[in-house]
Amino acid sequence: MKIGVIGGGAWGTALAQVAAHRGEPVTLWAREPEVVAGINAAHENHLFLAGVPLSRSIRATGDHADLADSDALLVVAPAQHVGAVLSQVDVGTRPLVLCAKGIEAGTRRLVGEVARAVHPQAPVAVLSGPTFAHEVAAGLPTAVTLAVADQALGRALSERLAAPHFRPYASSDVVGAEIGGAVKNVLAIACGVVDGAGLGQNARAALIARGFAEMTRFGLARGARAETLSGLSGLGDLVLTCSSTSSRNFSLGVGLGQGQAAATLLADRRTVAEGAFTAPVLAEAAAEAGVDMPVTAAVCRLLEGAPVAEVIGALLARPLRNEG
Ligand SMILES: NC(=O)c1ccc[n+]([C@@H]2O[C@H](COP(=O)([O-])OP(=O)(O)OC[C@H]3O[C@@H](n4cnc5c(N)ncnc54)[C@H](O)[C@@H]3O)[C@@H](O)[C@H]2O)c1
Ligand SMILES: O=P(O)(O)OC[C@H](O)CO
Repeated sequence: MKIGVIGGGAWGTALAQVAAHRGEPVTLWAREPEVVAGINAAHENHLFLAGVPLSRSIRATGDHADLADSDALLVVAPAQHVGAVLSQVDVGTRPLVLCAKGIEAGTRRLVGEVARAVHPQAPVAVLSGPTFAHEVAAGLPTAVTLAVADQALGRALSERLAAPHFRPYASSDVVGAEIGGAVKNVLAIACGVVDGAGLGQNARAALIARGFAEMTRFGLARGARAETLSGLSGLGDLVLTCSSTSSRNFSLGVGLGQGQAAATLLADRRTVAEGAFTAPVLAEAAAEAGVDMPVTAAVCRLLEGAPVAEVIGALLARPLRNEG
């Protein structure tokens, strides 16, 4: 199975490296000409994954037509751009493995819904889990959820993408895998705020647990399975991104917690902090589904510029309630 990768950011590049680990040819489409040139000439993505020597069997291109001989396509553009990027690729009936984490602003669609609308003939899989790109690219052990309705396709994709350090776990819960990845980015911003505002380890642990309750409520309302939400793509990724400044979302939260404005923190950044885009649309989707998501609502207020002390105070002052 020849793999094509759509998106030459840190994660697309790390996944191309995984797919090429036995020297198999991999085609990587990147938007930035300098990324294409750097990978082909120096076998390095200087812009998004600097310092990682890439396999010589990865060929980068800026031409979508070069993806024509790939049997499966990994989609690794940021969630807000997946629709536009996919509409430029002739996909046909080839499987799309969605690796972006987010919900589309305006339409409130999960990335899988976006992909199915653009390419209704293509089977849709989701690859998600606790995966810092630089660790995967460095060959450190990593496990992910690979969710797809068709079990035979799931097996084929898992076998093709598995590597000694990269272990996919099969699932048929595509929606569950998507929701975990999208929601954890918003909760990671909240955990970063706790860190930036110096609120302590107890508060961070409480936020992870109550955030997970929030993710579970929303996921179940949207048809996700509880076992997926408590697995790698849900709780696993939540724990990772709520614990480390390696997370762009957590780091954004740290800045907000220190009192910096979201606009300043997001201005001119080349890398993507998906939670900033997902938070408002997740709050809308939660309201639509009648699901209470107080942490998500608090993140939205902080992104809009509300003072940290006021937002934290309001979160803690809500009426007491049962845990379950
Ligand atoms: N980096 C990680 O560790 C990691 C791990 C798992 C999942 N993801 C997810 O993968 C997705 C891609 O993130 P990344 O980390 O590879 O990106 P990145 O932050 O490294 O790079 C930004 C990417 O956005 C693209 N981009 C910017 N503007 C665009 C536009 N207008 N249209 C299309 N593309 C545009 C750039 O070409 C580049 O590929 C995100 O949804 C992210 O949540 C990232
Ligand atoms: O850097 P972040 O916050 O986008 O997180 C990267 C991955 O999603 C971690 O699994």
